[in-house]
Amino acid sequence: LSQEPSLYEERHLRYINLLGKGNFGSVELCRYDPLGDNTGELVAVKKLQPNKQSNMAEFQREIHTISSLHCENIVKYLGVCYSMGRLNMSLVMEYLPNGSLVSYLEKNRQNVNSKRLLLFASQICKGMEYLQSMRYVHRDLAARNILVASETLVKIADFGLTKIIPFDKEYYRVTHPGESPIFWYAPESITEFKFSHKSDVWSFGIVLHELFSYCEHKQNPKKVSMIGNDMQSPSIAMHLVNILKENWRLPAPLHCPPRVYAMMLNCWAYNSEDRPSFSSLGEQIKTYIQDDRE
Ligand SMILES: C[C@H](Nc1nc(-c2c[nH]c3ncc(Cl)cc23)ncc1F)C(=O)NCC(F)(F)F
Repeated sequence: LSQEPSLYEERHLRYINLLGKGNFGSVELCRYDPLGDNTGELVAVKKLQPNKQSNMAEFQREIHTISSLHCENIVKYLGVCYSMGRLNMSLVMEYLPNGSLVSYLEKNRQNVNSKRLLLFASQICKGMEYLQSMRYVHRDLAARNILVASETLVKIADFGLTKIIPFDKEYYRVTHPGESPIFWYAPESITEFKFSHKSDVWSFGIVLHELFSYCEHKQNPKKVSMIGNDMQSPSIAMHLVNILKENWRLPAPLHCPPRVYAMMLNCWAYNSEDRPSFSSLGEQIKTYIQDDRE
């Protein structure tokens, strides 16, 4: 197979439709069609919102991040496309037609059993283990940011908030409140804006809950109640941290195997150092897949 060009010419990128809005850019489905005969490949193109120069530096960091990642459980970087001279640039990635885990689980709920949910969970673990080995914290791990490549393969996507942990520290501290809904945030990320591999593990626990509730909002009392009022308001954030301190946690999803719920609770240990690592979670899930009776 020919090596993909890492430089895409704008004139050959044919817009098809908008796929969705990310942290500070939107992702469009395009066909890269240099021959002009519709035989070109479909690609997902992330564009920076125009005139948000401040984000240009962030966007270039995102491009640098994703272009350095080579893992089957991470969405593939294909290249960049410059427009308006070099003023604007877009990130070109592989296009996965099945879309995000949220839409896939809602649509295919009937024929996805717990064995397959565990397979997806183990692949997300693999991707996160790889990310950790590169000293990256994702900071926005959620089912909405997982893509479905096939019925037996999922990939982590959207590295807009990903940061590198400094070599002399165990965490990354941001200077402002987080951008993504606090529902996925570990307590220390809400109260101290601290992000680490262990806060990614907390978010992984939430993703496990999303998987085993097939991303149904009805099953996530906290998520539903937060949709109404302003999700990022400090009072909501402090309320959430307080009930977490009093050991409230999300209830087990319907029909969720008890040992999977136990794993979620381990990821939601209030103190970050009490949470498991992605490698131990991966091992645990692997044994569950082997002896899964379903
Ligand atoms: C902002 C963009 N939103 C969306 N993307 C896609 C999508 C389908 N197929 C895709 N193939 C490659 C990419 Cl990069 C995205 C899509 N579908 C619906 C969306 F709302 C996004 O990146 N979301 C994160 C994640 F990719 F994990 F879904």
